[in-house]
Amino acid sequence: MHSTLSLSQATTVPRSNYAFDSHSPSFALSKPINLRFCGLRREAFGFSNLTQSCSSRVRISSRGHSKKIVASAGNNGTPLKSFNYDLIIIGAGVGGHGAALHAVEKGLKTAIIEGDVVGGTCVNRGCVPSKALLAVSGRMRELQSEHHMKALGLQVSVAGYDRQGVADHANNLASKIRSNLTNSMKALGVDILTGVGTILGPQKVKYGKVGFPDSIVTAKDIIIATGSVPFVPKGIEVDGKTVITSDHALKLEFVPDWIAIVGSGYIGLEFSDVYTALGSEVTFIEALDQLMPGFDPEIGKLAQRVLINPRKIDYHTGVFATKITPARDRKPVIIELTDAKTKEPKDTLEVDAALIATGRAPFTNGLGLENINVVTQRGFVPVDERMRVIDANGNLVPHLYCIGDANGKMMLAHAASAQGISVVEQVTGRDHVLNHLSIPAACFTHPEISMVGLTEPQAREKGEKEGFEVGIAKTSFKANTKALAENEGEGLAKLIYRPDNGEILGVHIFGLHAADLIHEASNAIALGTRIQDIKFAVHAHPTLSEVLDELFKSAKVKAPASSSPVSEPVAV
Ligand SMILES: Cc1cc2nc3c(=O)[nH]c(=O)nc-3n(C[C@H](O)[C@H](O)[C@H](O)COP(=O)(O)OP(=O)(O)OC[C@H]3O[C@@H](n4cnc5c(N)ncnc54)[C@H](O)[C@@H]3O)c2cc1C
Ligand SMILES: NC(=O)c1ccc[n+]([C@@H]2O[C@H](COP(=O)([O-])OP(=O)(O)OC[C@H]3O[C@@H](n4cnc5c(N)ncnc54)[C@H](O)[C@@H]3O)[C@@H](O)[C@H]2O)c1
Repeated sequence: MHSTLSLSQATTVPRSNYAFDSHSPSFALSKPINLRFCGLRREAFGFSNLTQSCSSRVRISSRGHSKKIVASAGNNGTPLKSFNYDLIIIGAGVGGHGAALHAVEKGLKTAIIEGDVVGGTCVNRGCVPSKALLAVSGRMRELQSEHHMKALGLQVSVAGYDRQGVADHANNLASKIRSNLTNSMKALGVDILTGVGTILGPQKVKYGKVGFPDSIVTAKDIIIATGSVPFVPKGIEVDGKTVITSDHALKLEFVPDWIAIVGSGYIGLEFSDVYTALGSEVTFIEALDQLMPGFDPEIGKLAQRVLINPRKIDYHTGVFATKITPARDRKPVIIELTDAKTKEPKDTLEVDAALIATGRAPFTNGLGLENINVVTQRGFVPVDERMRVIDANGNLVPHLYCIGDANGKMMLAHAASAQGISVVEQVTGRDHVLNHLSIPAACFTHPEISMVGLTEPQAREKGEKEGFEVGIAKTSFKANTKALAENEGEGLAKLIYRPDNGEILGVHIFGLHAADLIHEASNAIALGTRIQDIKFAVHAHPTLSEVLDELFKSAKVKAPASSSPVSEPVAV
C-alpha cells in the first residue's frame, strides 16, 4: 500500500477550478469517449442509425392509439390538434416510471419509450444491484468482526463468500425489480414502446429499433427522462476488465487484491465498503483536497474515522488520475497521478484494478434536441424550476419537460421520480414546484450516511447573506438504547437550524440505518414543520428514531410552538 497523504495539509480547491470536473459534462459530451463505455446500451441504441432521417411511413403501435393518429398534422409548424397520447415519456428509468404511474392515476393516456431495458440505471446498473452487494458486505463485515460478535456473545468460526453467488444475488434482484417495474406499467395500461426516441418537433416523437422502420407518435406533453452514463475523464482507458466503471463493477466478475478507486463520492465510497468487506485493499484517488468532499465536513470527518481509517484503505487527495492503462502483457494497471494545483506529475501507482467513479454524464444522444432548438448546458438539458425545457433563446419549449439525471438538478433515483410526479401535476392543472432542499440522500455504507438540506458551511453562508443566525444541535448514537443493544453506538445526528423561527435547514446522520432515519427530517422540511412543533411528536421506545427525537428536543428555538388543535379524547 502507498503512503497516505495528510488531510491536515489540505486546502480547498473549488470544483470549477479543476480541469477534469465530473460536473462539466461539456467536456464529457464533446468527447465521444465517454459513451464508449456503456456497452450493452451503445449496441441497444444503435448509434449509427440515430441520425437516419425519419421514415415517411407511419407505423402505429398495436396497443390502441391508432384511432387518433394524424400523421401529417404539424409538419408546417402549426400546433397539432389531436394526439396519440396525452403524455409520452422518453426513457423508462425510475424517473420515467414514476411519471408514468402518476400520469395513469391522473387519467392520462400514457406511453413510455425505452431504447434499452426498462428500469434504466437505477434498476439495472445502479441503486438496485449496488444495494444487493452492500447487503452482502454488511453481513460479511459483521461476521468478520470478532470484537463485535464477542460483544453480542456470538461465535462464528469463519465467514466466507462465493463470488458468483454474491454476483447472482445482485443480478437476480435487478431482474426481479425490472420485471416488477415493467408489470406495474403494463397493468396500469401504460404503452411501453421499444426503440430509441427522437424528438422530431413540438409534441412529436419518432421511435424505432435498428433495422426496423421508425414509428411516429404525438402527445400533448412530452417528458425527457433519458438519464446518464458513467463519466470517464480523458486519458483513462476503460477495458471493462481491469479498468472499470460501476456498470462493470456491479457484475462482480472478480474481486481484485488491490483496487484503486478514482473519486470518493457516492459510488467510490459504497464500492470501497463492498470491496474491503470481500477482502480487497483499496486506494482512493480524489481530485479535491479531502475525501468525500460532498458531505457536511463534520460528518465527512467522522465517516473517514470509521469507514476509511480502520479499513484496508489508503488515499491520495488533491490529485487527478490523468492516465490509466489497463493490465496487459503481464503488466498491472498503471495509474499516473497529477497534482491538482500545480498540474505537475505526482506519482505512479501499479494496482490490480481501477474503478472509475468520477461522476456521471447526462445521456442525450439521438434525442433530437436540435430539432427543437435546445442546446445542452455542460451536457444537461436546461430546465426551469418546473422542469420545463428552455431553448437556445431562453424561451420555454411548450409542452416539453425534462426530469432526472438528464437535467442534472439532483442525480438521485427518487429525485427523478419526484420531478416526474411534479410535471404530471402541472400538466393536469395543478401548479407544483418541487423543493429540492427537502429531498434526502443516503450513502449505503456500513454504517450509513444520510442528509437532507444544507451542509453547515452552506447554511452559514446563507445566514450571512440573509441576516439570520444558524444553530447547531447534535446527538450521539452512543446514548440510544436500540443502537447499543445492536452494539452499534458509533454515530452522530446533526441538526442545522434557525433559532429565531425553528426552521430546519439541514440534517445529517451517520450511523446505523441513517438512510431510513432521515425521512422524519426530510418530511418535516417538505411540509414546513418547525422544530418547536415536531419536538412534541412521540417516538416509540426503544428505537433508533429517538436519536432524532432528542435532536429536535435539544435545539434552542426562540419561537413558541404553534397553536395546534388539541386532539379529542377517544373512548377505548
Ligand atoms: C452504481 C450506482 C448506484 C446508485 N445508487 C443510488 C441509490 O442508492 N439511490 C439513488 O437515489 N440513486 C442512486 N443512483 C443514481 C440513480 O441510479 C439515478 O439518479 C437514476 O437512475 C436516474 O434516473 P433517470 O430516470 O433520470 O435515468 P436512468 O435511470 O438512467 O434511465 C434513463 C432511461 O432512458 C433510456 N433512454 C435514454 N435515451 C433514450 C432515448 N433516446 N430513447 C429511449 N430511451 C432512452 C435509457 O436506456 C434508460 O433506461 C446510483 C447510480 C449508480 C451508477
Ligand atoms: N447512494 C446513492 O444515492 C448513490 C450511490 C451511487 C451513485 N449515486 C449518484 O450517482 C452519481 C455519480 O456518483 P459518483 O460517485 O461517480 O460521483 P460524485 O460526484 O458523487 O463523486 C465523484 C468524485 O470524483 C472526484 N473526481 C472527479 N474527477 C476526478 C479525477 N479525474 N481524479 C480524481 N477524482 C476525481 C470528484 O471530486 C468527486 O469527489 C452521483 O451524482 C450520485 O448522486 C448515488
